[in-house]
Amino acid sequence: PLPPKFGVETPRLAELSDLFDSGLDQWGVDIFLVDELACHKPLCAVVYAIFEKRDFFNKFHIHPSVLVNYFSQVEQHYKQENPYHNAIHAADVTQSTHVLLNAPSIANVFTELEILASIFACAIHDVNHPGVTNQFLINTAMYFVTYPNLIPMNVESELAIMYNDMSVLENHHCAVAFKLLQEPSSNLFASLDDIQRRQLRKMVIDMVLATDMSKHMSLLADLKTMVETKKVSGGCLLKLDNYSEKMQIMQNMVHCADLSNPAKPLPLSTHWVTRVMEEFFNQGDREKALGLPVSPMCCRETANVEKSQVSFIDFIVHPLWEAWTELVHPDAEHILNTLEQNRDHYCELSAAKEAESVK
Ligand SMILES: COc1ccc(-c2ccn(C[C@@H](O)CN3CCOCC3)n2)cc1OC1CCCC1
Ligand SMILES: [Zn+2]
Repeated sequence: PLPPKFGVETPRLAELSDLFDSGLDQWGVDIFLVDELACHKPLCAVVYAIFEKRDFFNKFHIHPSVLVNYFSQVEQHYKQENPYHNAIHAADVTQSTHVLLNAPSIANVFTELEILASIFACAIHDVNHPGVTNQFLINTAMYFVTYPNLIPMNVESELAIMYNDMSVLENHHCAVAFKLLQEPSSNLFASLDDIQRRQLRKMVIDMVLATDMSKHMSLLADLKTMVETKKVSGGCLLKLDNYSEKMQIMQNMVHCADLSNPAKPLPLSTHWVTRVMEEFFNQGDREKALGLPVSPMCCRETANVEKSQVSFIDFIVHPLWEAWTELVHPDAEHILNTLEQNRDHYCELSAAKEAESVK
């Protein structure tokens, strides 16, 4: 028996279907509307729709009910109490990568298995995120050593102990996702052969671990080198023969999607800013309560939201999207333009706020 369409029981199925028909392949689809129409199961709905659009059910002999069983589990393991790192963010990054993969200049670069691995990696890339940063987990891990009499205030600080402070969150997301795959009713990759399953697992781990922001600078450096060599080799990308070069592209693609909020239509971008700041401020509140130094941009009283966004865009997001836009030239021009327009908007807001405060 087939599960409900898109794997979600919703009275607004027709509207969801129409939104996917017009928006699934579009940069800037309203993912918050998807969340509403899909009765707050946006990840299940988006993954189901992408699998259908890319004919993955047939290509990889996956029964829709197995997909729904697995991604319902994954969705439940995203903490919906997180203002930012929740299933909507996972659905957003997954749909964004689906669009990036459609760029004409990288058509035929990736195999179907590489595309499956990329979509899967995005869907699970932040699963069970605790709503705090790696730094917070590392700082609190030693807390119990310092104050052993404190009851374990949260299971999260066990994570840094578990992963020895190395890409703590990203290791956790991968482990949880693959653990959930062991459930017999969720055996998504049962019909792949052993080689394919091993290749997919390695690719997913490589992509998810690359979403650790501390890897950003080295990832971007690799991307720039690739763009330089691509220029030299007459603009074709097809010389991606070895795994490492192909994986660099896939890692940067997922990283771009993960940092795509400022490059989306302004109403979506500002909605994400509100959510991420709320999550950072919650962390700042906890750091204050614990007597820990408050992380950058996490202090509710002193943070300058607009200014932080301008810096985030200027130092992290724009350099990354500039390199990606060059790699897939001219397919991502409109995305870079939106990013630059949004940056100017935050800049004007920041200046207006500045002018207000000195009156
Ligand atoms: C829409 O804007 C953002 C969307 C997503 C993120 C984002 C997601 C994951 N991260 C990584 C942090 O969890 C870890 N960082 C290490 C540096 O210190 C701050 C914490 N960041 C940040 C965003 O803006 C920031 C908040 C104000 C300006 C920058
Ligand atoms: Zn993310």
